Amino acid sequence: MSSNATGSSVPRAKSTGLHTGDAAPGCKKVDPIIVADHVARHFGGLTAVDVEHLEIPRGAITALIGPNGAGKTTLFNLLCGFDRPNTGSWSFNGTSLAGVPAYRVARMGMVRTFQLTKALSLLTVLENMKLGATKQRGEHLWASVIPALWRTQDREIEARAHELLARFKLDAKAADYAASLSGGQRKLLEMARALMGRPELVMLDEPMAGVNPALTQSLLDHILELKDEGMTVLFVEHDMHMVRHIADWVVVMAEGRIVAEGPPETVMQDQAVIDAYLGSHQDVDLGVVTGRISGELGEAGEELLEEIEEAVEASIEEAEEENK
Ligand SMILES: Nc1ncnc2c1ncn2[C@@H]1O[C@H](COP(=O)(O)OP(=O)(O)OP(=O)(O)O)[C@@H](O)[C@H]1O
Repeated sequence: MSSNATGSSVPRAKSTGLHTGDAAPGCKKVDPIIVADHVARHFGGLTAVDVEHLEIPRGAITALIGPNGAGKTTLFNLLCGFDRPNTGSWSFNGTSLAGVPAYRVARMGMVRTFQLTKALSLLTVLENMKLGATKQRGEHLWASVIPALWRTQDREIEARAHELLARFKLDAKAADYAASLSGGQRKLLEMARALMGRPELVMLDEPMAGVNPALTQSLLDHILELKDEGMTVLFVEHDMHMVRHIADWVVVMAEGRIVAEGPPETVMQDQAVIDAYLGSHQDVDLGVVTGRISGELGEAGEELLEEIEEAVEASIEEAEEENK
């Protein structure tokens, strides 16, 4: 069962058995919803993303982590059609997404959240929700000329918006400007808006950023609920606490590449490991350090290994103190 250290109201089992073979970068998944091959994105001379092979498991919560500038956001944008790679192929549910624009990707069931921009803050909460509606029948010519169909559709969209706002406890705010929401409420609105089109895969961009501790639990629960409902979740996050507690699978990026993959308890053997890795040792292959990948450790690797051992010892001592 998942740890209840976060005070989670309903403890859930982590999804396991997601991969086949060793949990190594690019490993195969039993039932992948996204498959990417040789996806590279260059900005001038800089290679922001260079992913040889990546599969995202269906029906699970996957965290994409890595130091600043690792290429997480760029990969996110490439996968959902907001940016185009220089090379590579990638698919969703077995359908190639090369050249498919973001709005069509969203209609296919793969939706990402957006931070509320200034312009969207000037709309009401309900208007923001309506903007999240996809697959609108009114967009088809035959439907757009029949007002009755428009009206039915509008009513359906509004009903769905109210249902979601109630679920995210934002119903009392429906008529307020989005600008008046707190940081945490904005995150809830971003998630609620993404659900308007009943997606199969929800991509969350730093869902915990700017959220005050009072709303943290509620946000975590909402994300776990998405999985309960059969959705796949992929999120980029710097908050390791969140990654540890809700992710079933963790993908670590550094310098555009996937450098580690696996369940959180093996990839993030210790908070200190990740802190050290994401800190001053970006040039060291974590896989080599942890012994999962054979290779030369090098001086920086030796240093990191020492730091890890010290940190692990310190955390054991800390745990012993706590348990006294
Ligand atoms: N539009 C762009 N033009 C030029 N360089 C870019 C562009 N977008 C991203 N980059 C560069 O690509 C690299 C990867 O950036 P990206 O934002 O994807 O990293 P990230 O892992 O999401 O970082 P963070 O955690 O800080 O958000 C960085 O060096 C960044 O400066």
